[in-house]
Amino acid sequence: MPMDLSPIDKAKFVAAKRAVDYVEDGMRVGLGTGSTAAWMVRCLGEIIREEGLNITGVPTSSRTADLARNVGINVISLDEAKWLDLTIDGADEFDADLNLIKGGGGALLQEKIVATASDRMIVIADVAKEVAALGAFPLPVEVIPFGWQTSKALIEETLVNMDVLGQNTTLRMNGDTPFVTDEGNYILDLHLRRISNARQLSLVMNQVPGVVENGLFLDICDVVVIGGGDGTVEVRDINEGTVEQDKMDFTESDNLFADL
Ligand SMILES: O=C(CO)[C@H](O)[C@H](O)COP(=O)(O)O
Repeated sequence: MPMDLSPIDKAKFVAAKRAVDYVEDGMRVGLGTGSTAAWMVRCLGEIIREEGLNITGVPTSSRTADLARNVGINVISLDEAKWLDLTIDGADEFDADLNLIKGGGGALLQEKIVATASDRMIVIADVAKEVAALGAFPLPVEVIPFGWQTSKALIEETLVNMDVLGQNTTLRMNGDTPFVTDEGNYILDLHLRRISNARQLSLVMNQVPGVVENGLFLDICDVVVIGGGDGTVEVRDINEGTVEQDKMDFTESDNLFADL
């Protein structure tokens, strides 16, 4: 662990490092997408190298697949794995019930399928991701490119009918062109400010023609591992009802990730 990392990267690192403690020999593990998940993939590669574990990874994006292969993780598709023991992924927001907004990195569709196909989902996050109510982070909704403007108009009309705050919807861009997901779709970001009925919103969004999936992950996450920039780690298990706190010592770390 390089000592010159920013506090936010230290937070992501300690959350990731603690989460890979849940990985056991022989497991099939869903590999999330995003900067926090990238730390987890690196940590997993490290324990595979050091402890000789037999771990198979199912990545949730082409980015994660590339990184996983680079760090020596055996990568297979979800269809090859069929079912997973565990998925570890980041999140854009989580609330007290461990409901999430995901998709800030544009991989929500594969992330949701992989997490849902897992016995357990662990979210790794820095402390800033915890919210009292979901919705300050724009809700990503993946739509097919055909007729996306119609889907956008239908979403906006639906939000007005539902009396949802802040109905501003934007097409995610990548420079001058629309951002395209691994599945060839577009993403609409819904600027809602506060989501008061996530379950209803999720159901209604997925009924709009052209919508493939939305970034609300409800009743999917089992455990959240929250990292702090000072090395503190909190693990909350929603099923067990337990909260554990720990502190990781940065001085014990080395430069294992410097070559990546
Ligand atoms: O959902 C995601 C990607 O689709 C990410 O997990 C989410 O955006 C968090 O990313 P980061 O760890 O970089 O903050």
